[in-house]
Amino acid sequence: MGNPTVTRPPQPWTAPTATEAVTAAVRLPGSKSLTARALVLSALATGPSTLAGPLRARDTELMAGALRALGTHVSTSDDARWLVRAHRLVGPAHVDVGLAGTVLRFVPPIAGLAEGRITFDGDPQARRRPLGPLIGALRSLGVRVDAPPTGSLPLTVLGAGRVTGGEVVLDASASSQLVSGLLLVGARFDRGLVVRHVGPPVPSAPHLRMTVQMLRAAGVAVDDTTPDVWAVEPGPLTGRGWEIEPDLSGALPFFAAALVTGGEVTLQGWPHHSAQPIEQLRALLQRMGGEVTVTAAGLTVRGTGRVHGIDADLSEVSELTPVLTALAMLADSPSRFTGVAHIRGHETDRLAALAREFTALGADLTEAPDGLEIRPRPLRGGVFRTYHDHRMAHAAAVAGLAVPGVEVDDVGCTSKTMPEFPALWSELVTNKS
Ligand SMILES: O=C(O)C1=C[C@@H](OP(=O)(O)O)[C@@H](O)[C@H](O)C1
Ligand SMILES: C=C(OP(=O)(O)O)C(=O)O
Repeated sequence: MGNPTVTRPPQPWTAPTATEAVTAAVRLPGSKSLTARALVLSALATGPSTLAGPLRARDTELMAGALRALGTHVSTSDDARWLVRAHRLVGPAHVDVGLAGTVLRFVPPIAGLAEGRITFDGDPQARRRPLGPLIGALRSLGVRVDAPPTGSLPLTVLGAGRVTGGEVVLDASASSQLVSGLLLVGARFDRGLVVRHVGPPVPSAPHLRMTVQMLRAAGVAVDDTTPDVWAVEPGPLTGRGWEIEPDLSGALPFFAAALVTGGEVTLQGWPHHSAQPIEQLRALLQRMGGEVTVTAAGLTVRGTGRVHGIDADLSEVSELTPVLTALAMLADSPSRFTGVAHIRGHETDRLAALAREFTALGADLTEAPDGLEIRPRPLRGGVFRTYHDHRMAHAAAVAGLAVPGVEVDDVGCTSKTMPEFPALWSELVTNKS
């Protein structure tokens, strides 16, 4: 079993404070979720595929590396266009998942289709991310998986080169990725796949819709008409050209800057129809005092400088919680966020981490089992620990717009999904973009 990834040295960073309204048109990297899915679907397809505008970041490089390790030809030398040529899936191989939930949940089902022994491990924190229901599902499909009794990394899949398929029942309340990972490969199983979720609600519904939409775009028949049941017909996947949209979750801190400073931020290259949860984001930002418009120039968020507190169930958009918490901290009334118990199993226990680090900056917030309650009051500067979580760094950056002296212990963790974050953020705040 390989050792967990060696950690890089921490990169301390003082979040810049805004002295005037932030007004900018930004071009941001591609979506992590779209890039990960496009890579996986391309590796499972019959013909070659291309990804236009892919995200180059740690999570997607790890996904490309994982698929390469299994025999897929993935060329990432051109930033604008990646090429994928599927190949027979083979082991032995080792997959480093880093801290990427997508690699952790999407690649083990693919390993079941490979011939040979495939080992998986990642960062120390990845060993704490929920995986047990996926291991159970794969075993019930006849895939041989060796894993600790905790149902987590490190993992070995002894791939037989084919999976019969059929129906699996699992509790995916800990992560929608447990379902997405199975659905993405299901068409390559001899009899296809039916996934049935039993348990508390599956979070992040828009990510499940994204999975279904992209499967259909690859020529796969998926029936998702029954709640909590997804049926994938067996059949070939078509190689194709994937257009990767800018990452909406990664854009949130930039939009938040418009709200906090009373400015205007346009995300360039926003598509007319998106697979990402734009309507949920629009509603949240509007309720918090912003105005969201989509024009030919892109997706624009305008703020007044006043942020309003809200009561919101964030289960559909849970990865937005850290930055929304920072916004709520700077609001003119209290906020309550619910429906996100599962983010305790994200890169870190986000509810505990947000409560601890914002309290250290003088905030008044309470951690609930499934969310946070935030009562705004003036904050002070201080050290803000990220726990290797990119979205903790984004949250600190947003708070730092209004609070001088927010010292992020390691902004390098933003390389998970946006290595250029510190540079783009400094440009934004100094109005040089
Ligand atoms: O499938 C995906 O690309 C994702 C699904 C969501 O996971 P959870 O359902 O675990 O929240 C989301 O939070 C994550 O950032 C990306
Ligand atoms: C939860 C997240 O990531 P992952 O894909 O690693 O689950 C996230 O990006 O907020």
